[in-house]
Amino acid sequence: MFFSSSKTKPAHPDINPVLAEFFKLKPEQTERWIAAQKDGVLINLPFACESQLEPLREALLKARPDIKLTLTQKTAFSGDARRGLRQIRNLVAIASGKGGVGKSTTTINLALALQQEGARVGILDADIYGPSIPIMLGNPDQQPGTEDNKHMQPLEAHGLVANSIGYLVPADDAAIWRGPMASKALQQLLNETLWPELDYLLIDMPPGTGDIQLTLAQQVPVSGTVVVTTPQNIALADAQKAIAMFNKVHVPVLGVIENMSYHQCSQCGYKEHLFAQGGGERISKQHQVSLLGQIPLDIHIREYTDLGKSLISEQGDSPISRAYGHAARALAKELYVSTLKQPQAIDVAVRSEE
Ligand SMILES: Nc1ncnc2c1ncn2[C@@H]1O[C@H](COP(=O)(O)OP(=O)(O)OP(=O)(O)O)[C@@H](O)[C@H]1O
Repeated sequence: MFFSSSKTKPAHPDINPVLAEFFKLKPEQTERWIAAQKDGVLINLPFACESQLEPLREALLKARPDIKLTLTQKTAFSGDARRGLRQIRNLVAIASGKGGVGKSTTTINLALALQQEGARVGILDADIYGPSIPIMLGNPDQQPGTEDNKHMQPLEAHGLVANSIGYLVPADDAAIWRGPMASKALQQLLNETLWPELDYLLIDMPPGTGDIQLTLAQQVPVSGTVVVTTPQNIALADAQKAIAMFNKVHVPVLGVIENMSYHQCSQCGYKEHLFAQGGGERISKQHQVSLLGQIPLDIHIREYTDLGKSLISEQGDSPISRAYGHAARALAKELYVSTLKQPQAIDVAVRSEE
């Protein structure tokens, strides 16, 4: 019947509510992930969360022990499908209002954590005036190769690909560039790097909310941004400015990461809130965005990044790696939810085998 007064029957009534509840999403946000197969059900998870496949399988089998389940994870494409760079499924800016709050450290560790969740990840170091990604990846003396003198091969480290102005020009040269030159350099890094197929490209933005940041936010077709802050009032005030700037240029703010949230004594376990407490939560509530994660101030984080090593692959089970893993999954989920609002861009539906 064409016009019917009865409500549409929910799809997969015994599977979808479990799936939605597991990811704390609405059933209408998850039902497209499910497809009937000849002898069971196929579910594709459209964002990086590979560590959740087994716990999810257990939850689903509790509800339907009789069913044959196939679970896969393939990251959805977000953003404006008309933009270039189609090989990059999601472009995410990592920003901060204030310098020195740990934006680059957070970028690297989020990238590594997303990779642990099954994603192919790249980093574009857009912090033209203080590029620290090369040191943090342990390859500051390398340079991207080129075959045609126009395009660059990104460098590889710890399974990530990256490009940075730090690989290309001496730090003192870039430090005196004016705004337009800095913006142009970023455009070139983005468009002239031969990025492979990536699920996520994280862009480490320069700190602040001046003209350069505004221009970058407008010129680079990012699908969303994450604002890094410490819980300290002066950092929070600047983080608010960053959120306001992204709102102004209609770049979705996916959430806030509170870095240096607390320090836990390695001897007695006492937790101290060196930079105050609860600030990240406060601005998240105020701006109605998620608090994606709270990362402690910890000597290992500093040591590993100073040495260009990957804490997350070497100490995958540590509380710090778990905190980054939690933040990375929260970011991937928020990005997915945010891009559901742009129906032209997203392609997540799995096909039934019929
Ligand atoms: N959670 C943390 N625990 C311990 N040290 C940290 C943590 N986060 C960052 N750091 C250290 O703080 C310093 C600044 O970090 P980082 O360079 O990531 O900041 P930033 O916000 O990117 O700075 P910039 O203003 O240059 O962009 C670095 O020495 C880094 O190792």
